[in-house]
Amino acid sequence: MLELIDITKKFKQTEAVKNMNMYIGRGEIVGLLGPNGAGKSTAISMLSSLVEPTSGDVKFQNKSIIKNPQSLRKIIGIVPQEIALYEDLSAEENMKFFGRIYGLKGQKLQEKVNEVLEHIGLTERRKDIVKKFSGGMKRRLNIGVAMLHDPEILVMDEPTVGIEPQSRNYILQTVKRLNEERQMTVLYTSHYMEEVEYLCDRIYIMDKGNLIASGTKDEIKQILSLENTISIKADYWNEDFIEKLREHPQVNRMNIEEKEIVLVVSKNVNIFSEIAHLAEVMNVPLRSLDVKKVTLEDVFLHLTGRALRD
Ligand SMILES: Nc1ncnc2c1ncn2[C@@H]1O[C@H](COP(=O)(O)OP(=O)(O)OP(=O)(O)O)[C@@H](O)[C@H]1O
Repeated sequence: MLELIDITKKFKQTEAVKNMNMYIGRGEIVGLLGPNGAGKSTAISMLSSLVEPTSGDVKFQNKSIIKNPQSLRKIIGIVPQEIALYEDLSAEENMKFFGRIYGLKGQKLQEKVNEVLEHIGLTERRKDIVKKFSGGMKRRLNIGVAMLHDPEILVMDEPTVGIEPQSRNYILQTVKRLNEERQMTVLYTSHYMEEVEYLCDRIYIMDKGNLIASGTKDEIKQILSLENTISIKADYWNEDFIEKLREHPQVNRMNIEEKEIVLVVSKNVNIFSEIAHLAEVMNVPLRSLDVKKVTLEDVFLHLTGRALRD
């Protein structure tokens, strides 16, 4: 339906996206995962015809849309990372303002506004001015605005950054519902792997402008089929303990946080007892030692040697 073909985008010195290919099929929820600065916003801006690529092509229904984006613009809804609302207008007034820009008016506009307010759970607060809304409510309204013209494709750029868990869940549920009930196609970018794991059928993972993995969740996790991920938890570490783990020949990668160390080790190697022993002689007060279920976060660590939220 919509695809990026060998796309590159350069901003002066920075190559924000490098030779990227991506495909979004009708009715799919596709995830684009990557840390800050990976190039996600730039990639989706090119896919949405907001930014022109330096090289490569963007096709919608097999036709290039770089020079003729009108066919796509009619059916795409874009939820930007930055909230774009009028703070001194009410939720309903904002909706009506943006609805008119999409060419809606009269009874049709009112019906659409009512329907979308219901979808985003703001019917009760429709008359309140946006200034008084929580961050999560503003985000929901921002999504609502992008839905007024009944888009077939919704492109969402990190829609849950910096909001309270309740609104975050609400947004995730809304995306699922729109996809199931209306077969809406969704492109969802995030640096929260658990969101992408929960929502998406297929996932693309970016880092430093490059696509580093793509496929279904299971396909991506297969990348780790030759390795195990071990989680070590303790209240604090000491340098010697960390150094010993780092030097261990079976430890392929490690990520160290304040209270958890995650190790990627070769499969079929049992280094549990060694770790427990090391902790004991080096006075590290272990809380737990587990083999973790593989997550997309582990895949990212495997591919880049860094945690997703560095
Ligand atoms: N208009 C621009 N001019 C110059 N550099 C840019 C511009 N837009 C993006 N970049 C650079 O391109 C790289 C990728 O940025 P981009 O915003 O696409 O990443 P991202 O994965 O969406 O990250 P974030 O989650 O922080 O938005 C960054 O190094 C960024 O500084």
